[in-house]
Amino acid sequence: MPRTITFSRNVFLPLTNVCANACGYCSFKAPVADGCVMPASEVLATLRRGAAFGCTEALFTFGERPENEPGFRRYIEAAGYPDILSYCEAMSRAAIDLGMLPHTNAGILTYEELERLRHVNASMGLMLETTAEIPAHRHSPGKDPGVRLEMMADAGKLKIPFTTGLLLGIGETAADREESLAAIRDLHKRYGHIQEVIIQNFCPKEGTEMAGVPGASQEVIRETLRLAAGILPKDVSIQIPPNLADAGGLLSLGVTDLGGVSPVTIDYINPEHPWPALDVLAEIAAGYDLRERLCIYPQYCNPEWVSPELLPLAERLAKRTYG
Ligand SMILES: O=c1nc2n(C[C@H](O)[C@H](O)[C@H](O)CO)c3cc(O)ccc3cc-2c(=O)[nH]1
Ligand SMILES: C[C@H]1O[C@@H](n2cnc3c(N)ncnc32)[C@H](O)[C@@H]1O
Ligand code: MET
Ligand code: SF4
Repeated sequence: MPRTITFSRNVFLPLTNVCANACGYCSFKAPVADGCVMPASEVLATLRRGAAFGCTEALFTFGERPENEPGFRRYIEAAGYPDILSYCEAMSRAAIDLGMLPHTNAGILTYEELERLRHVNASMGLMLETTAEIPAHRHSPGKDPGVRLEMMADAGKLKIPFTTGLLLGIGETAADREESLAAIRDLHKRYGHIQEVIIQNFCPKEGTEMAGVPGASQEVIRETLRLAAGILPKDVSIQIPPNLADAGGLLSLGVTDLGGVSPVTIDYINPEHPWPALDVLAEIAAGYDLRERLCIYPQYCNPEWVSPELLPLAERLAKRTYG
């Protein structure tokens, strides 16, 4: 029997590019300016297209704490919401109404903010990136490893099915990668909420501080996947983005998932790397049993982990997807 490899069919909704951090590797962040909030009409149109293409996940990923950037309030208020979290809540409800499960990565949120979003999100995410203190994060208070681990613990206390991961090649050492994976394992041992760990390679972006730094080598990716397979508990999925690395050559190293893939939207964080079409994905996973999954893994599709507002949809989709 070939081993199963999963992926999620999603639409990517970058509600805003405005961000209070300034990571040395990021080209997603943009200044406060006209158009810095994705209009609701565009969100709704994208959601509708996603629904038509059979997408089950609405991935809301955006800049962290945009309200801390001078002038942002005016734009979010003009869109009809007091803050980005209220906007995300409303758009999550719209996704649910169209039959898609919301998954949000908004950067750092407080316990109370996580609790608010939990009502309308099937799962949430935050990349740990690394437990190391690195120059690329010196203008990003939200990338302090202590702050990130604390938010992930809060998500555990709130029983939110959670996605995290490592960003490779941003100035961390091999020992840092091992420490980062061990920290994720410890969180999961305590709370049981880590459903998947993304092993993502940094891709240099023109115009950023790290433009001249080469991306993580295939050898570093392979070494980290071996470490992950050894350190992470077996019930935690190991994800590799199929548009960033030579995923096909890495699957044999314990990879179990190819992450979110969209037939509708681009990867707004790595726009120069298009998603493979679904038939190309099948080629990447040749020799494996490629299957679609939801943003919430089957072991979490129950009232302990899913809010009452989402449970009927989650159960209906789970029945169809997981059998
Ligand atoms: O929960 C997350 N999902 C991230 N995803 C989404 C992920 O692939 C899936 O949506 C999740 O596995 C949930 O199904 C990304 C997708 C990209 O194209 C690029 C970057 C990311 C980064 C994250 C992330 O930081 N957190
Ligand atoms: C949403 C996630 O996207 C990742 N991210 C941000 N910038 C880059 C880049 N240049 N290359 C690859 N991944 C990146 C970070 O890990 C962040 O947490
Ligand atoms: N800003 C958030 C973070 O880095 C999520 C998106 S990154 C483009 O954690
Ligand atoms: S990676 Fe996320 S936190 Fe860092 S600057 Fe980009 S949008 Fe902001």
